[in-house]
Amino acid sequence: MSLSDVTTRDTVTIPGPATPYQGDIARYWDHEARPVNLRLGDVDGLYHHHYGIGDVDHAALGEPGAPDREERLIAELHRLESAQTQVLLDHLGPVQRDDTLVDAGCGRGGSMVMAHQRFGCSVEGVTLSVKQADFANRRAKELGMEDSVRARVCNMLGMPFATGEAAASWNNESSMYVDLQDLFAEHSRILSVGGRYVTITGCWNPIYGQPSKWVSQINAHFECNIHSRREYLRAMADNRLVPQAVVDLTAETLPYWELRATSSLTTGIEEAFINSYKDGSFQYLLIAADRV
Ligand SMILES: C[S@@+](CC[C@H](N)C(=O)[O-])C[C@H]1O[C@@H](n2cnc3c(N)ncnc32)[C@H](O)[C@@H]1O
Ligand SMILES: CC(C)=CCC/C(C)=C/COP(=O)(O)OP(=O)(O)O
Ligand SMILES: [Mg+2]
Repeated sequence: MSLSDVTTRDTVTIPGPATPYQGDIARYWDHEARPVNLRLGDVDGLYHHHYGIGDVDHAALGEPGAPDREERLIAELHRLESAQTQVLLDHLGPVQRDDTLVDAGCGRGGSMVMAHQRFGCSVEGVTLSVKQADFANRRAKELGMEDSVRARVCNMLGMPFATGEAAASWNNESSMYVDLQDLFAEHSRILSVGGRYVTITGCWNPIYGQPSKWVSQINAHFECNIHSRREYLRAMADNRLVPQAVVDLTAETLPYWELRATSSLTTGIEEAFINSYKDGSFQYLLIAADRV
């Protein structure tokens, strides 16, 4: 039995998908089992559904034809994905042990585990997928973190948190599934005044004019709707979220994609990411904002 087949008793489902589209997305993630995600997660038990940043450690990859080359390459891709999470967590600001953090669109929970390991605080996640929430809760239990790390099946546009309850919240590659005005209104509601919101996301670049064919290909591949950079900044401004840092991570994510394209775990979407990052139509962005 694989971890993804395990149903824990603790997973709470708050019914149900608000729209037919959300039902599609719930089904998509309930059925997702790509080796590029599971084999990377198996390296150390942190399961991510986001991409990597940072320079490739070529020494760690060993010799090109060596028998353990693929294993090393998988470990290196995973290291870059975890490095991405650490950069997101770096931007949360000071976090106290009695704070509550919220991971909106938490996937299999890798970022939640890393946040708890780093800050010792409670981390609450929401995802549309029962399978993902079960998986995340199972991992939290295995790690003895079940009192502090919890995933629930819930729409991030109506989260089960009181007004002002969260010291910080984030979207790690999950904001392209929702309307940004609705999303930031909800983060603004759950965050305390002075709280911090962070997103890492792919967005289309207004300088290009419109979404390029590569961006459209990424949308079709994942059934998502990538927003423009301008839309992020506008929707934040409209919802009391004031950017403190806007970091273009495009150059830092390209090595991950170029390495991934040489692996046995390609999914066919590598060319679209590489070409759109290179032609300037698409950007990998971190935005950290204060709730004012
Ligand atoms: C690409 S995965 C990112 C997972 C996670 N943030 C990570 O970094 O590993 C996108 C996630 O967004 C979630 N999602 C999409 N729309 C959502 C919604 N309306 N409410 C809650 N979760 C949603 C999906 O269920 C999935 O877990
Ligand atoms: C930056 C953008 C536009 C992201 C879209 C959201 C998404 C699907 C992220 C990665 O998930 P994954 O880890 O399941 O994807 P893959 O299987 O390609 O690794
Ligand atoms: Mg992945």
